[in-house]
Amino acid sequence: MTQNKPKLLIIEDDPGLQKQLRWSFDAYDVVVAGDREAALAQLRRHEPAVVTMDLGLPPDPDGATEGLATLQQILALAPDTKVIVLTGNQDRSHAVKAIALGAYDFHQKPSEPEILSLVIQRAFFLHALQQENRRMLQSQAESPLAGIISRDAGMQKVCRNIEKVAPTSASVMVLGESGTGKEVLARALHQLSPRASQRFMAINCAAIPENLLESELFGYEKGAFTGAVKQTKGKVELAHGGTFFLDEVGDLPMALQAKLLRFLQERVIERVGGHEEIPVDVRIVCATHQNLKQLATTGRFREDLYYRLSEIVVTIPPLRERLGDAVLLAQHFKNKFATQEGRGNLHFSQEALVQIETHPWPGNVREMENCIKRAVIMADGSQILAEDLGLSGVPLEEEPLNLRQVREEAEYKAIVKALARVEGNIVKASELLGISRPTLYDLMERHAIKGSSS
Ligand SMILES: Nc1ncnc2c1ncn2[C@@H]1O[C@H](COP(=O)(O)OP(=O)(O)OP(=O)(O)O)[C@@H](O)[C@H]1O
Repeated sequence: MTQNKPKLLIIEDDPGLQKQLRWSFDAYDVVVAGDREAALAQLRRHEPAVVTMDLGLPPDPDGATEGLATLQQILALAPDTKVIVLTGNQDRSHAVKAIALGAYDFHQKPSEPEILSLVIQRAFFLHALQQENRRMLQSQAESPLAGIISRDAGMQKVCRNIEKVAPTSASVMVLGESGTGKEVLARALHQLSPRASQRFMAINCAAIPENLLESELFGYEKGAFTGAVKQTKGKVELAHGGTFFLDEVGDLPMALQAKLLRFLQERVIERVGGHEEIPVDVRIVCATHQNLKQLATTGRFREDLYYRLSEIVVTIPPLRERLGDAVLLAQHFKNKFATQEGRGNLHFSQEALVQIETHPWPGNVREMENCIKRAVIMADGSQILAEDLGLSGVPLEEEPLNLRQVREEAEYKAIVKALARVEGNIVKASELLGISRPTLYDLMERHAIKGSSS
């Protein structure tokens, strides 16, 4: 039975070694090739996730020209393939060249099967992780929570809660720092609700002057005030049948809080300057970055309104607390803006990725979106460098941490930095960190650090 085993391609021209390697790695569905042509044929046919390759291939068994050319063709055909290069003791420079060309790792001959086996195992693991990432990015585009890119467990939970409350008529309060995606989430909620075919209307209470807010919300009759030349519906009325989103609801002036409360209790509005009560059916979703409960206790926000608005409360975590989201979102925005700007082949340098991972993103996803847009425009050639991000000099936010957290964070950062410094070369990174390769692989797995640049 080989169908369910992962495919491993071994490129080795020595039939004896071929046999030995095949025998050592019977946990995999091994296919073999002795030269470039056969290797490329096997690659096309079997699409292996991992390849081990002797660099000394015919017609250049003592050099690396043929091996390096084969490596380039493999990566051109299947860029995600993890190629582990096998080299002789004296051929370190060839190995370095291979890594620079995109090989995943190298292993010195004569090979030590236990170590090589571990390297292969990790390569399969990383490949699977990358594929999963890609699948997730693709499925996001089709998902009803379409605008929301995240792999963080906290955010996934938020999305599940939104899916649960969407079909109901409960009022939803979305909490979160500025730029975390509160409006995106409100729109997703609307899309998932039975009201999806009707309008989603939004108003930002902090952005509209107090004297205009009432007529924006509830509309006005002709002649209600100077300039009211014709009867105009407000956003609440326009949202009839749909969803009304009140952003920065904490900034709603007291007088309007009373009017909003009345609307929520009686479900009728009165336009400014009008006397008619107009029934309106809307679902209310609101958002704030403020602590409304606290504002309520100090009398700056009506407590009764607070309870009306917050039948369900959903809290979006800030970007710095989401595991793995910074890089995922950066890749998403990079792809989006690179396509828009006609710069198809852009990728981040390792140092840029480190900065993205470690920056505290006080402006959350909005800051990230702007930063990547700028970087796509500023980047020369096919790489986005750390300096293109314009983030340097921003201090990491100080947070109270316990000792374990401090250690974990320091460990994570040290590994990411070491990998960046040696361009993802596992051997050099482990030397730099003073740990063995297996330990480094274990730590990378634990911290979900990917082993190659993207
Ligand atoms: N998870 C996400 N995936 C993709 N894009 C996102 C995500 N979250 C936010 N965005 C994008 O980030 C930007 C800011 O999001 P949004 O306006 O929803 O934030 P907000 O919390 O409502 O901000 P504010 O409090 O300042 O109004 C938008 O352009 C949005 O499309």
